[in-house]
Amino acid sequence: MFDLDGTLVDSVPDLAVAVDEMLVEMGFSPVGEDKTKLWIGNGIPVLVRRALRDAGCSEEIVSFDSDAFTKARDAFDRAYDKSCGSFSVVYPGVRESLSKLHELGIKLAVITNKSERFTGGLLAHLEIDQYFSMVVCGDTLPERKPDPTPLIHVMDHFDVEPDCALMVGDSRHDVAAARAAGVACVAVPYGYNHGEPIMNSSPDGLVSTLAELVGE
Ligand SMILES: O=C(O)COP(=O)(O)O
Ligand SMILES: [Mg+2]
Repeated sequence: MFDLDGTLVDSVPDLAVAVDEMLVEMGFSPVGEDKTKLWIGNGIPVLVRRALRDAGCSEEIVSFDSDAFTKARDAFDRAYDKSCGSFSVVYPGVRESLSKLHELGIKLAVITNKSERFTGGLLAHLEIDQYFSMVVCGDTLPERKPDPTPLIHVMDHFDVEPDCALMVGDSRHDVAAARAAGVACVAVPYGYNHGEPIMNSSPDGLVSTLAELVGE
């Protein structure tokens, strides 16, 4: 079970473009990639909320059902519809490892907190969609990572026990979801973990690239 943003795909350039367009449309200054990177990991609504909070918006405004939040979310979605895939690239080792695991007949799934609206198109655009038998997004189920439900959903679907499954991710939410699902988690150090080293979350293993995961 692979996380997407920060594990398979370096998606921050396109997310930052959309965050900045949203901020400008809402009358705020753009913030760029470095700040956006710190806010990725809990799905798009939370990303938009963190950007608005950083711009000085009150808790009333950043509430998910406020009119201002709805407007900001709509601005983000329109901007990300255009930017998603423009500058995003797969990390080194991703294609080789997915292809090798696929050839070995191992069932592969994506478990991301990114919304469904953007995920399928991005996987197809980067030509890695063919490797995955299942994709669970941040809005596919009522719960998302760090809740274990998406992992349990995938394991139930494939009739796989937790000790025969593996989660591969870049953030503490991947480690927490895996732990709660009783699944081992291997982490990559190059992604977006809110600016913290992923080793702080004590994953079960660490690989510098996904090539290392398949022994390359
Ligand atoms: O959309 C996000 O915030 C993060 O997505 P991820 O779960 O693929 O890292
Ligand atoms: Mg991630």
